Amino acid sequence: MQIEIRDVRKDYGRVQAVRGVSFSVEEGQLLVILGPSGCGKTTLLRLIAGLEPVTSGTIHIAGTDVTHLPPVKRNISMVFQSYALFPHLNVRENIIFGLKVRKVPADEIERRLKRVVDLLGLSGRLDSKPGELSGGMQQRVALGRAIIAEKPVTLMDEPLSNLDAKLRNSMRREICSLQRRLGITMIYVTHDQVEAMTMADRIVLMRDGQIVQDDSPENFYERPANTFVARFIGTPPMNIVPLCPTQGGAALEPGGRLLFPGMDPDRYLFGIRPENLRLAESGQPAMVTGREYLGSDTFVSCEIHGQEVIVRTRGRRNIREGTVVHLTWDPGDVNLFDARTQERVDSVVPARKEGRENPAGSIGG
Ligand SMILES: Nc1ncnc2c1ncn2[C@@H]1O[C@H](COP(=O)(O)OP(=O)(O)OP(=O)(O)O)[C@@H](O)[C@H]1O
Repeated sequence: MQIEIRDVRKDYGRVQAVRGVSFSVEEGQLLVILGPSGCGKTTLLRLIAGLEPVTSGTIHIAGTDVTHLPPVKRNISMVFQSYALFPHLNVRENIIFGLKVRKVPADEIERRLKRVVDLLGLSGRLDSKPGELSGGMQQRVALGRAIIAEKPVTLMDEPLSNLDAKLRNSMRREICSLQRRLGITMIYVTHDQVEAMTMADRIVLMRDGQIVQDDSPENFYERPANTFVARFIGTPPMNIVPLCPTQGGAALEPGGRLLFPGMDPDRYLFGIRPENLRLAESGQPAMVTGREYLGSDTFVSCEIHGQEVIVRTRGRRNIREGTVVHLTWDPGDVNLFDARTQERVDSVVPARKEGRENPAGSIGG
């Protein structure tokens, strides 16, 4: 195990920024810490880096207890959102700055510099000052400075958030491929779920200073731990509707009851991803309330007894508002949540069965 965080807490006066967090990262793994603004991601990364002291808990890196060691003794490199380049130094000087401070021999510095410059495509720009470079180039210099340190662990805090969408995509791929090629153990902080889903071997999702789920991207998407995760991951998010709303008189019950016999419908919320709902000849009736055409897909909004659900269909769909359609789904794609605790309930969800249609086809009918 390369990094092990055990019951780490951080209080700033009365603010509990990190409230008892434990997780570990294997060697060569890319772990993404994801969560909304203010959930404690940056604080946690700064604790791991040694830029802030922990209130309690322990941090081990490569088997050594580093909890009370200063940053330089933790054997890590870091990349920040701001790049933190020296404006008066050129690209070459920025990249090798740390090595010079550490008095690495000149021929060793040249050897490493050549490798990093080749990796990142920075040759030809070595004499430029940061101010003369585009955002993407500056980010590469910041990456270069982290890579040249040849530390086994790299920490990154929202390193792509200053870049435009296109550049962000290509830099994201570049970071992943470098991380894999060099076998770096990486912790990457972001609030962007797409970044997390596409880059991570594993995601730790935080909320209010605590871990909500620690899992593979696949499980985050298919088996979210609770409704918060289900709504945080996926665009548009998972449809979550009462299985049998009592007040409004609506009832999503036949699908639910047939799929999960014997359960109390008031206690559960029914969750399904937009792409797992299908428009069919028969099934759950729903009224079309709107449509969003994106080229490759159309998101069709429907209403079932006052509850909105979104159906993702391929290509263009010209369905008018007010049309009554029928929806079907595979039972294995359904997630059920406890209506009170909002946690996903496992025991009543049947095993995923490929190709089996919802036999009910008449929710609330
Ligand atoms: N130096 C500090 N002094 C006091 N409170 C702080 C300090 N740093 C962070 N906090 C508080 O700790 C909580 C977590 O902040 P943190 O910056 O770690 O969240 P975050 O998830 O990284 O958010 P963002 O994505 O907006 O940066 C917030 O309530 C924040 O106000």
